[in-house]
Amino acid sequence: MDSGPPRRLLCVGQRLEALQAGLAQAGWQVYSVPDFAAAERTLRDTSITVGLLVSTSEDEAAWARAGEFVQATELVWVALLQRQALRQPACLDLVLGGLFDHHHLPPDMPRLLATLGHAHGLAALRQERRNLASEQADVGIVGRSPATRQLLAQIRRVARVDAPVLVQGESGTGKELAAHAIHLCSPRRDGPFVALDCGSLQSPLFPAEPAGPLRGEAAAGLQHLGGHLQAANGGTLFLDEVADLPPGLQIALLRLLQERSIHRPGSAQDIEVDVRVIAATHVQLEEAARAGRFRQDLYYRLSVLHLQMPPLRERPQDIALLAQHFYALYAHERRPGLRGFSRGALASLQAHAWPGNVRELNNRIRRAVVMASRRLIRPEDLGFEQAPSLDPADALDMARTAAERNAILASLRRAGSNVTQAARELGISRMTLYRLMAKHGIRH
Ligand SMILES: Nc1ncnc2c1ncn2[C@@H]1O[C@H](COP(=O)(O)OP(=O)(O)OP(=O)(O)O)[C@@H](O)[C@H]1O
Repeated sequence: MDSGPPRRLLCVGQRLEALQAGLAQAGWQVYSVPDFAAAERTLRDTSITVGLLVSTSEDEAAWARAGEFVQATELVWVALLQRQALRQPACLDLVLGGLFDHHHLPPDMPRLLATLGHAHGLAALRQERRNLASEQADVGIVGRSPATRQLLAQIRRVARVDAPVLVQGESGTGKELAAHAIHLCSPRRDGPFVALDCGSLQSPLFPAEPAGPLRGEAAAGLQHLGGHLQAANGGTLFLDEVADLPPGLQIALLRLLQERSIHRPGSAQDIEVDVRVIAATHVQLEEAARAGRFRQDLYYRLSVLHLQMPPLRERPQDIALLAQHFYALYAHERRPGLRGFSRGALASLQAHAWPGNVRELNNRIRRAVVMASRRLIRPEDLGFEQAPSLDPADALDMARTAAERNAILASLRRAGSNVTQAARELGISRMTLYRLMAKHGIRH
């Protein structure tokens, strides 16, 4: 079953009834137009990825115009033409340089349909590449593993609504980056993004339930929180490590969120603030709330929407890409002769468990570009012990095995141990997944 984008076809030129009927019968939605002006109008209103040029012309100028039009669009083009038209240089140029394929009139329908099917597949791939490039360029999140793609989709979804978000995940998984991405994708993108480390507000002076005005350090903490809230007006306030918020400030934050206004000392009037709050933590906040270490009411207030950051070990497909990203990022710090990663270094990156997640990867690459003394970065430049007897091919094998096991475990976890669903996500059959689970000693 074809589950890609709809099969829409822009048919420009002569209208052949048998052709139209054959295309419609094969499931194509055909937009038939007589000339390029009409084609341009149609493309303005409708998303179409495949074009079919139908022409009996042998006129050089007409083919030159066709060439210009084809080059100006992003469609994948196929032409149906008279064999003699290929004598025109402009037509030949178009066939060789601008078309996916060409067929001769009258059309051989089965062959033409097969070609159009391939053109549609190619167009879908191009679209996917464009989507991926624009997603990553927009928000700075590098990675193309299923887990990262799912995360990007969730970010776009939560960005559309204005409710608070709780971002949870191990340290260094990119929680702040994700919070910033939500801000960038939201209607608040032109407003400020203000980050506050809640750990910096810790003070032994905060009472659990402040009665009356706070004094000293505690008052300063409250003022600090209020100041950040005010600075984030019209935008997003990112509360990092929200579990570290002292109890007295937890209730103050709850009130600020409920009342959407702050009281400035010395001012008679409260100041209204319009802020979206995104909180992050590496602890299980729900558990902390149940155990009484965090206010339950504040937990519910902050966690209207959830985002769970996957640890790096569960998305091994992202490691090499992130490594290349950081390598490029520190280009200005590296020795001119450095040419990239050795096979051993790539294998050791892949085999490492990454307890410090992406931040650790970032730090190791930065260290390596400074420390590397050879043409290629070696495992020891990354701070990994070089296993002396390990052949690079064995190291690569070990890395592959580890990556395969991690990908299976992550997929099963995401699918709630549903093997059919995990197999679908991994793009393999259920039988293959069972075989791989047995190979890696993963029990169902
Ligand atoms: N997918 C990613 N693509 C590019 N850079 C990333 C990605 N994920 C994380 N980083 C980078 O890794 C570093 C750590 O990310 P970030 O500070 O967002 O993590 P965190 O989960 O908020 O960490 P902590 O819990 O320690 O505050 C940052 O430099 C960030 O830019």
